[in-house]
Amino acid sequence: MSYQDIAFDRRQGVAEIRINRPDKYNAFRAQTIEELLDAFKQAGADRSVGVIVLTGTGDKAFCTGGDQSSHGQGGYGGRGAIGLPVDELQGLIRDTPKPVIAKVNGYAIGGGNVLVTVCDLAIAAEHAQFGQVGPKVGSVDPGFGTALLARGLGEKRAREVWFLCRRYSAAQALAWGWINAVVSKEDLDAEVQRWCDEILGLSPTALAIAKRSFNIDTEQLRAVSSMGFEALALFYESAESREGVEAFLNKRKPDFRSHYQRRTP
Ligand SMILES: CC(C)(COP(=O)(O)OP(=O)(O)OC[C@H]1O[C@@H](n2cnc3c(N)ncnc32)[C@H](O)[C@@H]1OP(=O)(O)O)[C@@H](O)C(=O)NCCC(=O)NCCSC(=O)c1cc(O)c2ccccc2c1O
Repeated sequence: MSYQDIAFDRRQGVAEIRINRPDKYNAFRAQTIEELLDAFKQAGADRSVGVIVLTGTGDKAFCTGGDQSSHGQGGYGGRGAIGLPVDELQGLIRDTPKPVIAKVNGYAIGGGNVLVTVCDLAIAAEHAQFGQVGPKVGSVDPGFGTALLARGLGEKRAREVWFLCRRYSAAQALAWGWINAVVSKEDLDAEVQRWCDEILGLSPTALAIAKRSFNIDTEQLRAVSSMGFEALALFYESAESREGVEAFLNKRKPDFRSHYQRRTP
């Protein structure tokens, strides 16, 4: 597969997969997810690769989630319940029998932060910012994005992240156990390489077993996610959800309440 939206590089045991859409703050569209799936499958199957690094091009953004300019009526136009098989990607990152490190070089927002959440480890530059924006733009990641975040941060903090849609600094994310380390922007590549080198000196089989063992405890979230995506497909057809997308694209404040049509809860 030739790539338009990502870059994929394998060197001395490390596969680096980079979302390459800096003009969109590395937001993903359906094509991006297909390419990420292809690259993760290759990196996972390549015996010469011992660790995978996921990052974004430039120093503005790691990834800002779904590309709102490709979010049409009812979804994102690709495969799967919402036209964006991001649930497959999240599952693949977990299934890949090698440590996956998120190298967070800027904003990790929305689905970008969900990718950080499903990666095994996360190392951020000092200027990186983290957050979820779903309820601000008429969306939500019902599965790993909510419940797995709560496993890491604790219930109260994860609910704060989702219910207030604030942005959090790298220092705050480190203090909350959201990420593993923070370094200066200049040191980010070298620090990630140091972590990769340490991992490459360890037993790949032991690491694979450890990863699967960690995953077992939260594996039921995959089923929650696939059910949630079906609900989300219906939500995306609503005026309330469309209001979020249109408000973001038109750079205005959304008015969700006047589009809220649910019967009495
Ligand atoms: C990322 C920001 C916090 C940056 O804010 P800042 O004020 O610094 O800059 P701008 O807002 O002016 O943005 C600069 C520039 O980038 C464009 N941009 C940024 N993010 C996106 C995006 N996601 N899609 C398209 N374009 C984007 C922005 O329009 C500007 O372009 P100009 O041409 O005008 O210069 C801030 O941008 C921000 O909060 N962005 C929100 C991003 C967003 O809405 N993300 C999608 C959320 S939903 C989602 O990600 C999602 C992910 C999943 O994994 C799901 C899984 C399952 C179900 C649902 C999912 C889901 O909904």
